Amino acid sequence: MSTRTVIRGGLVITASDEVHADVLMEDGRIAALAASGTPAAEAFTAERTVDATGKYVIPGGVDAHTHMELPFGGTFASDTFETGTRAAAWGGTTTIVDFAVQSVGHTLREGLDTWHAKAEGTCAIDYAFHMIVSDVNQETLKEMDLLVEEGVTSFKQFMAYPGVFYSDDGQILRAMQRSADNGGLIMMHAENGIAIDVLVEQALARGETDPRFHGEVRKALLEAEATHRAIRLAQVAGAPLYVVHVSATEAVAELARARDDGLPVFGETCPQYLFLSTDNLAEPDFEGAKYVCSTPLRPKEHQAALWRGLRTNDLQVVSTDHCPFCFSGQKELGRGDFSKIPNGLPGVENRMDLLHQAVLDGHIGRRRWIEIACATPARMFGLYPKKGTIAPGADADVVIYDPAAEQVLSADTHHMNVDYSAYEGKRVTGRVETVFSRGVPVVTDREYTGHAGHGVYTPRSTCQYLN
Ligand SMILES: NC(=O)NCCC(=O)O
Ligand SMILES: [Zn+2]
Ligand SMILES: [Zn+2]
Repeated sequence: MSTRTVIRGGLVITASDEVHADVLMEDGRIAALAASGTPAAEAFTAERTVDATGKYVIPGGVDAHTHMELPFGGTFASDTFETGTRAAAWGGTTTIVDFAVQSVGHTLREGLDTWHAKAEGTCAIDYAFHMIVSDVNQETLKEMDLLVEEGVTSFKQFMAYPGVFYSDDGQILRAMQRSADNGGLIMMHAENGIAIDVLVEQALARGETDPRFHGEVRKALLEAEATHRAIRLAQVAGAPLYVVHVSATEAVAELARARDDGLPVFGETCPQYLFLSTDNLAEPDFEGAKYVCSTPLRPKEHQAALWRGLRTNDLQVVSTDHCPFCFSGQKELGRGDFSKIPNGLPGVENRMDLLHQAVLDGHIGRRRWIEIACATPARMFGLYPKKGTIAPGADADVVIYDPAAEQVLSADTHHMNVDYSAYEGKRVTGRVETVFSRGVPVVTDREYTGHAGHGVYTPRSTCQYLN
């Protein structure tokens, strides 16, 4: 039996349009849109009608960078797929692309199977996987082709973290050459990890152990240098490149220059780089550990370049890099040695709201909000138009958003499984009211109505942003 819901009277915002329209959803898909009040809209019939007068009706967010249960620094990111995807739903995100990890000495397949086992049957919203390639060898390169065929079409490599995820330039070049052939997209963690490790050792030898030194040793110049090198390696390989978690003015400049030259290079930044800074890393009593992530938070002056990059399309995507570690018992592993603080920040629940606040603050327009948070991540990672837009045939992943509601972000009220908020006390205007995932209400009038296992694995096509 078919189930139909109509959302009436809201302002439908996509990356390309803003229109007062009624949205008909049927059997998990968008069936039709029609301008509100017109005979076409009046003709929509449904078992359930939702009034969205005065509200925005937007596509569910696509967060293309999360790390549920990531093993890091001797512990695991504190959100499971169950808790993390529930929090994502609360925040208006209806699809995540998480990173499966290949451990050194193991195959990509083993890593991917492990991540499927963690996620299957537990997710509140739909999910897909990128693959972290930590061990480039002949076997891995062949496996990359197979993964692209089965819908894992992007591969993260690290120029940072020697001895853990790190790849050298030769390994990076080989993986890029392979992706140039098989259509995969290389995602780069661009920081010169070898040089950073020298600076870490020297800082610790000087007794500089506080969290703020994490920001000082991971220099903007070493992000820019690695970004430049990754761009040139991709150019040599004839491959496109997506640089993750861009935080430094100098790195944006490298991307802008390459794009001006016509190279297919893309950049992502994250809310933490847009809203937080080294001032947070410098908070006393080890509180700065809450803000340790890599690339690191930068001095406030870098934020202008990131906002500008988002406006000029030198940066295309805002993802969260959601990788939470509790302050108590996890971040504390690095008391007395900042290099032992597990890297990562919580944020999967906050992204849509923070970016709406950016609209109100005049950094971006409303359609650009939807473009960088929904449509482009879906296109970049082969999920469009199933995800990332509201159009006939698309999955009915729809958020009813109240642009006037006020809220204060806090660990007391968030749903992420972590004992602090990186945005504690921050006032934002705008709040998710109701969330549909494939037509099923998973949040209804600020009540959680979803369940673990509703979310399904979603294989992806290759990057759709190139053409
Ligand atoms: N970003 C971060 O600090 N942690 C997660 C791992 C990564 O994305 O590099
Ligand atoms: Zn990274
Ligand atoms: Zn990450």
